[in-house]
Amino acid sequence: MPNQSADTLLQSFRNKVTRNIVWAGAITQLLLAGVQVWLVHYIQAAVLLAAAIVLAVIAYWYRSKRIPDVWRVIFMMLLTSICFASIRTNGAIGVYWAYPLLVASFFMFRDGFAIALASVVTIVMSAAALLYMPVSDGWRITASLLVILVLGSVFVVMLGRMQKLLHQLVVTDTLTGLQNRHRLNNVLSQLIHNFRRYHRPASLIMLDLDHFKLLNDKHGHLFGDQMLKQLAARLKATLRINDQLFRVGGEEFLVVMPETELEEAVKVAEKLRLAIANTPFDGKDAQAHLTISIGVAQLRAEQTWAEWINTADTALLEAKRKGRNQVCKAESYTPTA
Ligand SMILES: Nc1nc2c(ncn2[C@@H]2O[C@H](COP(=O)(O)OP(=O)(O)OP(=O)(O)O)[C@@H](O)[C@H]2O)c(=O)[nH]1
Repeated sequence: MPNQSADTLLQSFRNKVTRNIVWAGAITQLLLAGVQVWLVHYIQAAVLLAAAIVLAVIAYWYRSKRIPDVWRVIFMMLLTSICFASIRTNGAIGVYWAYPLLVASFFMFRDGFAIALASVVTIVMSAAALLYMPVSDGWRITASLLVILVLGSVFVVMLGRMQKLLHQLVVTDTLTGLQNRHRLNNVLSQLIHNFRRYHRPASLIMLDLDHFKLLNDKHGHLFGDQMLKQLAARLKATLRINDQLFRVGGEEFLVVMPETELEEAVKVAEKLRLAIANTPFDGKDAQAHLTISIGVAQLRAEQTWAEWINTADTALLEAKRKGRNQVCKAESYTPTA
């Protein structure tokens, strides 16, 4: 199971981009300090050297930590101010830095916030160009900055939509439309956190179709698929809104139940069992009587999510062993190791 969601990956990408920009800033300051030494401007050289050291320390400090948003905004505003000052002093030479700065804000921040910050950078840079450069140049620079702002904003919006879509595809089972096991890790970890911190109970229901192979062999795989879809819909319709249903294997499903003690979870499991066993399923060309076997486990102290799933799985095997179409509960905690 992947531990990192698409969101975390993008966040760590932004972090890396920011850190590399800080490194680039440190190296640039160092080079400029060298130029000042060559020009025999020792005070300016010392100031630039100090700035290079500060930036290098920040980049090193955050080599493994996430740079807080507020620091990234401050850093961006600092660069914008330096760029503004550079345009004021050096004219066109300072403008060259406005473009990478604008592009960087799209990489360093997300969605609307990136667009808002890029807009601020555009306004400040345009103001500098209009104030301190010939008017015709100032307008041209403003127009080109606006083009980059629009293109960058479109890029950020499309990236955000693509990210959502990809995330949806990764966590969704295409046949049933249920969540798959990729999101399970996060959901269970959260419940374990709530249990350890606030003593909130939680239970798992692990269920598996009985003799599904026989059904596939008799009616074909497509019929089996129809059954899985209908089964998922019926399970979902029977569950409460707070319970989350996952398809974790071919014909294996898992219900995650926050705020639920074992006995209450067993009642829900029994309700699910009856909902499946009592009403036949209608396929395209035939009807099928399905049954499910169920294992139920409440989260116990010090269990990891893998151990918790394992106890539910053991109870499910017990239900299969006892003859199927029944609910078994995990009475005691059995560690995996
Ligand atoms: N149609 C269909 N069948 C699937 C899918 N995923 C797994 N299966 C089938 O599910 C069957 C599972 O077989 P077994 O593990 O032997 O389990 P079973 O026949 O249900 O027997 P018990 O679990 O012991 O009651 C296999 O035939 C798989 O091919 C799927 O997405 N669609």
